[in-house]
Amino acid sequence: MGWPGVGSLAGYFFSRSQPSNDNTRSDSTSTDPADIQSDSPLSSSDTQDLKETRDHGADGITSLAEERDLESTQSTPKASASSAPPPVLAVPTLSLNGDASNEDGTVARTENARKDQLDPPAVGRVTSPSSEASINQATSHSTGEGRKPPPSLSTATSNNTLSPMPPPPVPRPRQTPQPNRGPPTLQPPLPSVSSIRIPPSAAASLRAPPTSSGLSSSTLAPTTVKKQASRKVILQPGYSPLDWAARTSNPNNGLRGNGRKGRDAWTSYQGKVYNISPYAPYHPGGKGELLRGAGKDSAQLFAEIHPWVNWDGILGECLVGILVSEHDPQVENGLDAMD
Ligand code: HEM
Repeated sequence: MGWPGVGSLAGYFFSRSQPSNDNTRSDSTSTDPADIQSDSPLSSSDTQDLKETRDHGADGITSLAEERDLESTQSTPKASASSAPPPVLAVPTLSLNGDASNEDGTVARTENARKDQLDPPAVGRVTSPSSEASINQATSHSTGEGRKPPPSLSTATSNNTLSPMPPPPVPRPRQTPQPNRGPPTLQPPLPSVSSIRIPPSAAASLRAPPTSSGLSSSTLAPTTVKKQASRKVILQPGYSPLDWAARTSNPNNGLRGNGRKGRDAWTSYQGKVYNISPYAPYHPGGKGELLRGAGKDSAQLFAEIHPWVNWDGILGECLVGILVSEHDPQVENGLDAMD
């Protein structure tokens, strides 16, 4: 393509860069590249592209132009005579009102608001809710109240009430410190001298209540119960509880004795008869204490001294028989026959 084609291409881009000028075809006659570089608002890169289009054919020029149009729409918007919207002269002033109406309506309401600002508002006037709200919004900046007469007071409070987001409350001035007033509530009150005590420990519940004198050296021991001295005896070597346990574990221990009329001492406990003679040297309370129950029932003595002791666990191997009444004639005859 020759110079006329390059000139028409330059005119096309020049017309795109100047949307207000509708007479684009008049510039298409300019074929001087110098005029294009000096008069057109195209950048140097654009002119470089124009130079490159001279070396290509018609199809190449068209494709480059389309690519440049695409780049221009993606990077920097350029105004065009065909798609440019009409210029907006008025700037919307009610952008914070939240009204989604068009710009013309906003401008109209703004003008109405200005008229209402000039004229005193009439009470009971019929207006639409949206226009009323916009008027109140518009007039609140100057007069403070929309429908009420112009107030004589300060308009700061009315502006605060009509704003969509109320400002934070005004900090109250601090009161003068009162002489008898205590410290702030977050700080615990200072304890008095009488309330300063040692914090209670975990063993506080086990202690006896303090006496009035408060001179007791040990509060763990109860003061009303007398502590009895241990009546345990020193056992002979080889007669410890473990030795007794070892002896009872032997099946042929012979702990039941040799017969009713032997030297062994028997006692009864819960309806059963036990031979207590083998256990006498092992009894922690001594032989004498154990033989206090010989020939009779030992349940009461046993329960008074050590009810926690497992009788059957210790004397199970010393069981002689079941206790029966001596007054039963059949039993008496049977026992005599055994003798
Ligand atoms: C029947 C009359 C009995 C009397 C009067 C008697 C008396 C006593 C006495 C005074 C003590 C010493 C308590 C102390 O001061 O710690 C004692 C301890 C003991 N007795 Fe007897 N006892 C009798 C029967 C028995 C029997 C039949 C057994 C076994 C079944 C037995 C097993 C024990 C044991 C294991 C202890 C040691 C308790 C301990 O370590 O806390 N006692 N006995």
